[in-house]
Parts: sequence; C-alpha cells; structure tokens
Amino acid sequence: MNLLLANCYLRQQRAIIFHFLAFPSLFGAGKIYLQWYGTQPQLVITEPQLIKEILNNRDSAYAKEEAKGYMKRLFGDGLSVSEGEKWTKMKKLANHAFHAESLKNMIPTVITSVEAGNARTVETARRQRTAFGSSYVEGRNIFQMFMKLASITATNAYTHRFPGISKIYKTNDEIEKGIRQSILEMIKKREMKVTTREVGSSTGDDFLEILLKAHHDANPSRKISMSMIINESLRLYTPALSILRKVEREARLGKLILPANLLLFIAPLAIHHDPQIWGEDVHLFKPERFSEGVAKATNNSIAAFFPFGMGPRICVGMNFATNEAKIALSMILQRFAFTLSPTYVHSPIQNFTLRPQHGIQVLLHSL
Ligand code: HEM
Repeated sequence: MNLLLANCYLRQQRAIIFHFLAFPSLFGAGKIYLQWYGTQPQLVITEPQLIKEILNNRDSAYAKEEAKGYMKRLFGDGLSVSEGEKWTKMKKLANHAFHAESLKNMIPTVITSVEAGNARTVETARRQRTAFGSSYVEGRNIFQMFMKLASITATNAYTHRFPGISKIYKTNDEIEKGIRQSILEMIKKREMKVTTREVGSSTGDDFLEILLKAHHDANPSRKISMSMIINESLRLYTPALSILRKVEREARLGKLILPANLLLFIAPLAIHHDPQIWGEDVHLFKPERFSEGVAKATNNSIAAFFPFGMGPRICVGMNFATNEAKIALSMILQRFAFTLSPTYVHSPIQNFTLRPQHGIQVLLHSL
C-alpha cells in the first residue's frame, strides 16, 4: 500500500507508473491500481467499500472531473458536469422533471414512439406479406388512439395556461383509458395462451411467452420479471464504463492518503464482473440472480451493483430509462416474436458507452 501511495505522489511529477493489478501478489493491492489514460495517470478503484466512500462523500473531497474535448462539446456545462450551487439548483430541477408524477405524464409519449416504430415495422412487413393477423388490427386501433392522444397532449402543452382545460384533459384521460384497455386485452389473450398451454406442448416460444411462463412459474426461483432482466443486462453490459472523480484536496481513502488533483477512475464493470461478488458464473446471463431484489443479489453491499452511479450524483434518468425500456419491450413483444439473427456477431465495444459494435440483428415475426 505504501508503494501505491508513493506512486500517487510520484504521479504528480509524472514519473513512474506501476500497474498494481498486474502484480497483485507482489503489492497486495489487486483492487486498486494506477493506469495511464493517454498522458493522464488515474487511480483505478475496484473495491466496493472505497467506491461507496468516494461516491457518497458530501464534504466536497471529490469532484467531477472537468469535461474536456469532445466530452465538453457533448455535455456543455450542464448538470452532469457542473458543481456547487449551480449543480444543486440544476439537480433539483432535474429531479422534479423526473419524479414519479412527471414520469407518468411521459408514458404516452414513450408509448406513441414505440407504437410508431412498431407500426413502421409492420408497414415494412406488409409490403412483403398479404395477410395480417388480428393483432395488427388491434394494434392499428391502439395506434390511432395514440396519435389522437399525442395531438391532444401537444395542443395541451400550448393551452395549459388557459381556463377550460379540464375538459380537454378529460378527453385525454378517456383515450389513455382506451389504450390501456386494449393493451391489457392483448396481454390477457397472450397470457391465456401461456397458462392454458400444457407444459412441453409449446410451439415456437417467443420471448414474451418465455417471460410470461417464467412469470407464472410456480417455483419462485424460476420466476422472471422484466426488472430482473433489465438488472442482469445492466450488470453484464454496464453502459457507463467509468465514473470519474478528481481529488479536490488531500483526502484519506481507506488506508490511503490521496493527494489533491489525483484522478480517480471508478469501474462499475469491474465490480459487476467480480467473481468474488457474483460467483464463478459471473459471465453468464442469469436474471434469476435478482429474483429476491438487488440487496439480496449483492449481499447488501450497495456498491456491488451501481449501473446508474450512487450518492448525490446518481443518474437523474434512472427511473425514466428503466420504465422506458419496460414499456418499449412489453409493447414490442405483444406485436412481434423475435430471435437473434444468425448473422449477429457478439462484439461489445466502448463507444462513449458500452454498445454492440455491429448492432443487434434480430428476426421479427409478426404475431
Ligand atoms: C441505461 C441508461 C443510463 C445509464 C446506465 C446511466 C448511467 C449514469 C451514471 C453511471 C451516472 C453517474 C455519473 C457520475 O456519478 O459521475 C449518470 C448521471 C446522469 N445521468 Fe444517466 N444513465 C442512463 C440514462 C440517463 C437518461 C435517460 C438521462 C436523462 C434523461 C440521464 C441523465 C443523467 C444526468 C443528468 C446525470 C448527472 C447527474 C448529476 O451529475 O447529478 N441518464 N447516469
């Protein structure tokens, strides 16, 4: 540890770099090491307890690293890169914009976008086929209601300061109710299919049916929900690969004394792929890890799973992103069955966030 510390100070003179992870037995510090990012040394932290200490710190010992180059162009001087009073004000506004009530109001817009995407896909398929299943007609009706709802919502955005608005909102409510009803009916039909089908007699399981079956499984350890699938995807393919902080003033971190200006590189992916936390099957996609919630899956170690960060700078879009994914997935799965295309090449890369290098090709079948 002392050697590591020495390196922290040497860094200031831009002298030597030791890669501690490469020599864990020599230095006994396998979870903390120094790396160079271009000409910039960074202390990489992959120890949950220390990460918790850094990200939850509220006495300004650690700050966001100033955005440079393309990051600056991308983020400007917005919430994610600001500090102090400006950050407090912006965070308050953002939290308000994303609180539960506001999120509820965004749902029709999300639904409209997904439905428009679904409709475009169906239209493409229509050119290749002549016959449609009843689900298309049901979907078209829902889509028409969405369009009406979207137009009313857009109109409301301009008229909400004027009296008499409650009448318009009532119309809005009715359409929303109609949409919800139609979707619920579609789900019910699919659920009936799943629950009345005998085990083993299934023909051509699609993802929704697999999900529904898992959801209805009598064995609680085999029940799978959308949240479990989203959590396991975020664990295995953590989109935000790094969370950066700068040491504002000399700070004690565990047994280390960190010099001011040292850059800290927090690596959620390293934690999410640590076999000591997740077990030897860490690289397998197993949503059932989360069957009893995140706390149980992580043995109550809050910093063992943090795809959206933690502490005061936790992602403001967390609930929006997960709700959007759930809405989009459930709507797509009601309309289509899909399987992975044989042309798909698994190649996750870091391109700002972690993403599939060549996209994900799937074969869609209209239901
Ligand atoms: C799967 C999707 C997403 C992931 C994995 C993600 C991840 C993260 C992470 C790890 C942080 C913390 C950064 C840090 O501590 O330095 C963060 C912050 C932030 N995220 Fe997200 N994010 C997602 C979606 C979104 C969405 C949809 C929005 C906006 C609509 C958003 C807006 C923000 C903002 C504004 C911050 C900065 C908060 C602050 O500094 O106080 N994110 N995000």
